[in-house]
Amino acid sequence: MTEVVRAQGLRVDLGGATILHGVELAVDDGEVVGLLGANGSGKSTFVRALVGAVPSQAGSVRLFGTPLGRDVPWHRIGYVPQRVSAAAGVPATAAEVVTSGLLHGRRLVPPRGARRRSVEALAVVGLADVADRAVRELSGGQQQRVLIARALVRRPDLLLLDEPVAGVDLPSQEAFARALAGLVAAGTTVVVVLHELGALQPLVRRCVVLRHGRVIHDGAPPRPSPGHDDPHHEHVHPHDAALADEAGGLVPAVRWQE
Ligand SMILES: Nc1ncnc2c1ncn2[C@@H]1O[C@H](COP(=O)(O)OP(=O)(O)OP(=O)(O)O)[C@@H](O)[C@H]1O
Repeated sequence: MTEVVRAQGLRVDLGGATILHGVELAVDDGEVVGLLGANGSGKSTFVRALVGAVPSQAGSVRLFGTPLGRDVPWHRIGYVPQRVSAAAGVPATAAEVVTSGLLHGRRLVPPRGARRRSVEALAVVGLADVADRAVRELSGGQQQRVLIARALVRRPDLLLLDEPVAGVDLPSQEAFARALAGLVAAGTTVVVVLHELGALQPLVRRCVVLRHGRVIHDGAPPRPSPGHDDPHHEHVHPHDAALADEAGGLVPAVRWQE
């Protein structure tokens, strides 16, 4: 087994506070790991630290065996940040934003067939028909799907996804789950921050749970409470810290089997 992600003793301080306290994670080639935890437990900070988007104060990260830095094969990695606008004031079309996913430090010009690949990636997330629309005209959920397509178009060997389907409607979540299943079957390694397993449940075999910046569980996925895996179940939970604590740091109503 090749280790694709390796975080050792990772400590991250932000705004004068320690957010991650020596987090450890090793992910082997082809694994699908769900990263769970209550709001503010440090999931996004961890994923951002994995791609070097926030600096660490101690510990180390290796991706594909290479310490974070220029030598990491970034073209093999797709990263979907937590819900951000895909537009960011740029007057680009959806297809152009997706095509930017084919560029990286050593490739500043789109490869041959980039347009076709971009439209195919948009089709995977159900957006082929808006390929030539300006992203700023798209809804927030559609913009999120454009960012997913931008990560998929690389045909990455490692996908790091931060709540990729938050705010995305159920049919699109299911389409995304199918696309992800295809990538996983082809050997892609996935680390995905999730609020709940939802449509990705069949794919996620291992879950890492963070609580106050520490790993408190690494193993079998939490078992959803009855009715929770029903696709028509309304996923509405109180985001009360006390309740989250009661649920062992998970969002309320989701627990794992001890
Ligand atoms: N740039 C920053 N400066 C200061 N504090 C920050 C910064 N970014 C995050 N934090 C703090 O770090 C903690 C963890 O935030 P993070 O976004 O990693 O949590 P999360 O588990 O992803 O939460 P959520 O589920 O709400 O997205 C929070 O207390 C947050 O306020």
